[in-house]
Amino acid sequence: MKFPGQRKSKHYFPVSARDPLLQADPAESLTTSPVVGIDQTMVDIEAKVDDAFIERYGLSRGHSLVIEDDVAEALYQELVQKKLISDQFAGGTIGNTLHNYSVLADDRSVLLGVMCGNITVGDYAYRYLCNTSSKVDLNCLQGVNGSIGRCYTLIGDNGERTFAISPGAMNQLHPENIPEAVIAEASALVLTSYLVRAKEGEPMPQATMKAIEYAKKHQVPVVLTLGTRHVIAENPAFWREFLQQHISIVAMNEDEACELTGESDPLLAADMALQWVDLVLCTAGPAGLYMAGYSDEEVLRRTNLPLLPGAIAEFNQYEFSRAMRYQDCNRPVKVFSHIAPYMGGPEKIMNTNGAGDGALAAVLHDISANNYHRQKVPNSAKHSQSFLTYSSLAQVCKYANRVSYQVLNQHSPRLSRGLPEREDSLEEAYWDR
Ligand SMILES: Nc1ncnc2c1ncn2[C@@H]1O[C@H](COP(=O)(O)OP(=O)(O)OP(=O)(O)O)[C@@H](O)[C@H]1O
Ligand SMILES: O=c1[nH]cnc2c1ncn2[C@@H]1O[C@H](CO)[C@@H](O)[C@H]1O
Repeated sequence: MKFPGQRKSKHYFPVSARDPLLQADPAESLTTSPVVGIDQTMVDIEAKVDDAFIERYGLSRGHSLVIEDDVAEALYQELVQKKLISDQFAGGTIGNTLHNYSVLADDRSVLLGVMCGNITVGDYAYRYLCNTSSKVDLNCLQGVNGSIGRCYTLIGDNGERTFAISPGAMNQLHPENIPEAVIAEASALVLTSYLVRAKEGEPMPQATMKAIEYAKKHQVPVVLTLGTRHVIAENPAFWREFLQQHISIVAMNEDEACELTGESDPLLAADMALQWVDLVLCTAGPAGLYMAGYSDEEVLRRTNLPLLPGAIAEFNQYEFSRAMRYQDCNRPVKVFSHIAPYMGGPEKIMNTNGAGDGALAAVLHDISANNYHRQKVPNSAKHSQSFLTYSSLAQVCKYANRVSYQVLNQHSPRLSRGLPEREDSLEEAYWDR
């Protein structure tokens, strides 16, 4: 486990200390709780198209729509004929998140989903596997007779992306292939709202509910990322109820947040979501990102950064506090933090695909680092209370934002490597330029 955030300066465990009591035994470190996720396994086939193309295939801008096989075939043929395909990557919102988590943490995650039983060198399933970090454990995937999904990632002139999903057998994950023992030892179970989008009779939604049942049984926090705003807009009341019943951490962008809560201000939307969940990550494109959570009154820490104005006055006053689950607080107090894009954002953004997935991977890294530290040094003052995150909300924001920047700066939604090693202190990199 590589620790998140500032790696050399200040308190980060256990980078500088040579205390043998703090040194992890390499064999023992295998026991780190993995992050487990379920996804519709798919490859992204990226192409630049105009509005007419989107209309011709009955798609809607910014949406992720599932298309029939004949439409998918015609669309693919047009892309090939006109030589519009620019890239092909392993994709899937949870696949991306787990890959990025494993790259950042240099640690194991477990992907649940389907994989073709018969793979040929060069086919989509082969590419998917080749483009997934070796730290993502694929041993629990369920073999299927069909193909994995294809996600036509259509980039418009303004960089906005529209997804057309040709599902193949991606929704054929059966509840009996959800391994309880793997979920029981997880530091988090990560899901997407796309998982409930399946045809009548497809088992993916039941498999998802099975995984949630196991996570709840073993007190594993369930994390939900909201997909696109259209998925939420179809039934916001269902999603509010779903959060309330099953979810501890929600990740969304400001559009999804608005569909969920009716609030266009991401801070107010995040505040509202706290009535259903313990922790909120709300990304807001060029406006950066917000986090909202709870901490116990007894362990609140005041920020020493400027207090920020907003719909909730001085909302960041306790942003140096570490997040806790609501149920673990004696006297829960809401804490909020915001950060503007790292370095103002990259000079040129080809597309923002995966920037939110990257931010979530950073949050998961911080949470699993906390679990790891708790296992290794249970009597540390860091665990005087049941904290959810290793770092303060302010620090988690900083880290998430930094990872989004890295994704925006490259072409693929999956990180090709971790954050630069020479960036000894995130703080220096942040403010000294
Ligand atoms: N135009 C931009 N300028 C600067 N930073 C940006 C821009 N767009 C995104 N970012 C950075 O990336 C983060 C996540 O972006 P965004 O809110 O677009 O994610 P998203 O819509 O969830 O993406 P995806 O669903 O593709 O993963 C933001 O919090 C911000 O740090
Ligand atoms: O229906 C879906 N299920 C799972 N992942 C999806 C779906 N539609 C789009 N993406 C994935 O979202 C990522 C960016 O966040 C893309 O890489 C794409 O593969």
